[in-house]
Amino acid sequence: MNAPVRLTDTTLRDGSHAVKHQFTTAQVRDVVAGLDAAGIEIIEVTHGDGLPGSTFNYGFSGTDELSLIRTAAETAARARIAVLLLPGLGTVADLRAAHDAGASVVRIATHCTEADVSIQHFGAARDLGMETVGFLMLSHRTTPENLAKQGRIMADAGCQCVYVVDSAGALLPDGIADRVTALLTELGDDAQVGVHAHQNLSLGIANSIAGYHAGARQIDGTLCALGAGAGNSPTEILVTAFERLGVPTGVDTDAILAVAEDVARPFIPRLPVADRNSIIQGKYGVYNSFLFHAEAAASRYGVPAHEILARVGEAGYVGGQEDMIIDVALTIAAERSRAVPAIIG
Ligand SMILES: CC[C@H](O)CC(=O)C(=O)O
Ligand SMILES: [Mn+2]
Repeated sequence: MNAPVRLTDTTLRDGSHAVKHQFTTAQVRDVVAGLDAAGIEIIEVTHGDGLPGSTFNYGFSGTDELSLIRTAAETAARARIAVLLLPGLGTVADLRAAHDAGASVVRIATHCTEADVSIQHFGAARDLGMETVGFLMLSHRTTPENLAKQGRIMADAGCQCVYVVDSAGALLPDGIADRVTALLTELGDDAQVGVHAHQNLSLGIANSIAGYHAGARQIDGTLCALGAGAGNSPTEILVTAFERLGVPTGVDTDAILAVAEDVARPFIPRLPVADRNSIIQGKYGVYNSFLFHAEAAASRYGVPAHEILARVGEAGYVGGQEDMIIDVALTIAAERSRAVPAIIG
């Protein structure tokens, strides 16, 4: 008998990026009801950038996220509701408000080398009796050994599962497996290890399976891949692939296929796709939630989004540095305007 894997569906959080944070209460109710009935245990519901992401910088939510969290918690009969929190944007007060609204799992996300900023949030979450997950974002940016040291900081602070988060869809299966192995070697029985994969190089499922074989026991997905950049590992394919592997997920395959096809797909305005922009994100390791910011800057300043994204990747900007996308776009526009006379002359 293979070890079971627990799937967390983050359609209503990572997918928020792909709908520009415009989820409605009715959509949340329908998606949660479907996921819950299919057997998904953990459903994440938050603004795409975490609590309280609804801001000028990250994009305003169509519906207040605490209302969405409350709706999700009231709808789910068995599933538990998770929220995402990035320390610095979200505070302990935001965590308490989400807990009051019905969230019982928190996923605390930091850049892969900055786990120490999460310490007080893990402590507060455990004091509230919440289950805790640590998200080491842009995990490709550091070595497996360093990632493991960051995981140790999170586990010592009260984190119960440390995730390899491939925020740019930049990792190949060996890169995922090496990071999962390093984390498990460091953490032993102190915490589980999870994988959150993106589709920029069309490797979300392969990377998730590689992570499972290396020992990851929590894996993320979204319905129809709805998520930032090229989207996430599709939950319905994770369920089907793990069924083929003989790995128990506790999720009914026919039911999850129906939720993806009949509930999620009709309201998705633009299905995530591995197009030039998002493949460039995978190639240069660019944070996936930068995609729409780069596309907006591209049309505003008349420069190609893929060039902006490549420069952003070379510069190594991380989440929270969205303003630098504008800076890069302006730099490219200035270079181009200086280049024109030289070409004509
Ligand atoms: C802004 C948080 C980010 O979207 C978290 C995540 O899903 C990732 O880094 O992939
Ligand atoms: Mn993501």
